[in-house]
Amino acid sequence: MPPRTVVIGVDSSTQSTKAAVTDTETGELLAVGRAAHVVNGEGGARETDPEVWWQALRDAVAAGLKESGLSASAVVGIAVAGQQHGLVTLDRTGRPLRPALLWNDTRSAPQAAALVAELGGPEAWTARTGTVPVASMTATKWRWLRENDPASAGATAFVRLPHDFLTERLAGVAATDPGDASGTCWYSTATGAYDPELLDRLGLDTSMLPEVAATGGARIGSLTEAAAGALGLPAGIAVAAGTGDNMSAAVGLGLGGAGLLDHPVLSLGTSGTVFAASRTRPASTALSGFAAADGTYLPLACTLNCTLAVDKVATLLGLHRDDATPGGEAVLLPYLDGERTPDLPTSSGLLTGLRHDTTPQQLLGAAYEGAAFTVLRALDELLLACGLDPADPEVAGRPLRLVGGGAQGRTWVETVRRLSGRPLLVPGSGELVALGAAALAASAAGYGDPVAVATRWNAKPSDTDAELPPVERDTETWERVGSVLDRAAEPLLGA
Ligand SMILES: Nc1ncnc2c1ncn2[C@@H]1O[C@H](COP(=O)(O)OP(=O)(O)O)[C@@H](O)[C@H]1O
Ligand SMILES: O=C(CO)[C@@H](O)[C@H](O)COP(=O)(O)O
Repeated sequence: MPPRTVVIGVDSSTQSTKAAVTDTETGELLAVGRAAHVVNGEGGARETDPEVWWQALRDAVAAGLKESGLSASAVVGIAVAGQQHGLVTLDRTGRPLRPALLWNDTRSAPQAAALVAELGGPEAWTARTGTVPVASMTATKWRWLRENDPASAGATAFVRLPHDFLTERLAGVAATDPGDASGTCWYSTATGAYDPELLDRLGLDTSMLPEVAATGGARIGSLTEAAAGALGLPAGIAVAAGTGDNMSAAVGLGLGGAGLLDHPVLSLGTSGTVFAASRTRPASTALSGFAAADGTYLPLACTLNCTLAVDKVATLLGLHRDDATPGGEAVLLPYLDGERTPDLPTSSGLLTGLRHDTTPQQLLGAAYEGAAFTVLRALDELLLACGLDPADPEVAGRPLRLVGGGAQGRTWVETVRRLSGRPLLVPGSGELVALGAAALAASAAGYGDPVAVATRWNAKPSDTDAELPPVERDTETWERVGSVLDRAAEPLLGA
């Protein structure tokens, strides 16, 4: 039998890095190494030193390889999928000039509003880039930096996204992919290239930006001697362009390209995201019209407050995260970080409907309901914007794929099931982003199209995949939470 070969798929997300050591033939996750990140910032600020990500990548790869028991010589490729949108600014030598501004840093909300107005409104941005700038988008962060930290902006030789920064450390090549590039708001999903007029408006130049590879699975180079030494891997193995974390989860699920389309996905992590792979370019101001890793489309909506916000409420109440019961009359909108969907960047959390008999367990349940409602309503808006009626029984009956750390949690699964009334598919592998990155790495190492690779890997259902039939939708809670959000948005939440 030929010796086993593996690829390493890296998920560098907000809270941690995971490195999945994956069998190239079967897709089996042989081991997952992990290392935590530090996120700093008060008020609307959220920053991480990019060197923390690099160190975490090294630690996670070392831990994964050790746990797998394999020799480093078995590794034939590596790819990074990263949290989207973050602004990394580098000097001429490739050293970060300051901590990166993260996707959930809301300080650039005024710059987002100004950019929308300058181009003549949201529709102009949708037509041009696919996406209307909100505080998460990289373009707004770059403008914020120029206005608020001109010394760093002035010293910036190169601008990168989190995954580009790490890929460059691996291969010594400045490269990105259509998926992550589409979250900058200076890349056009209509032309598949950077938009020169927008770059001009922002005071950027293509020489400051990475080349956009055709797909996230393209081999953009080889692991350099320096990176090989730092990671304990063989020099010369394939390095893929990589992509954004949501795009990578889509690849890991086998969505897009020649694979399944229009299957909605809900990711429960620091962010709550909903997305569906599509061959048609979405043109709606109600969603982010991102590209997929292969340049097709990944319409997506994202909330800022999901698992981290609910865990915070559990901590405040002194409860375990699964001690929750349904919220009863209590409504809790856990917008602790401000919110992006709906666009309420200066909002904070809101609690209403308290009674003498309200229990701590109900308050925690209300936090789950508030977070789940927000992302599920975004799913309905996303479906509508894609021309699908969420109330149509055929559309409502399509299983919702549940991924991200929260999908491993009983209360998350029950809350989403009850509020959506949809059948759920919870893949046994909790690490879809890392698995997608592994498929990109395998593609770069010569194993073919990444979606086809992931589809082949997923062909054998795992014992741990869960298919949950629909339960009756809890419309009473749905309407109660929706009515509080609609009435409170303007006076209380800063809309
Ligand atoms: N068993 C579990 N039950 C509920 N939540 C979980 C469980 N395991 C992890 N999580 C949640 O998953 C989150 C991390 O998910 P992940 O998708 O890795 O996040 P990110 O990509 O944002 O770093 C944590 O905030 C944690 O609350
Ligand atoms: O901003 C978005 C999507 O547009 C987020 O989904 C980030 O990509 C961060 O993801 P997680 O750390 O929550 O996985």
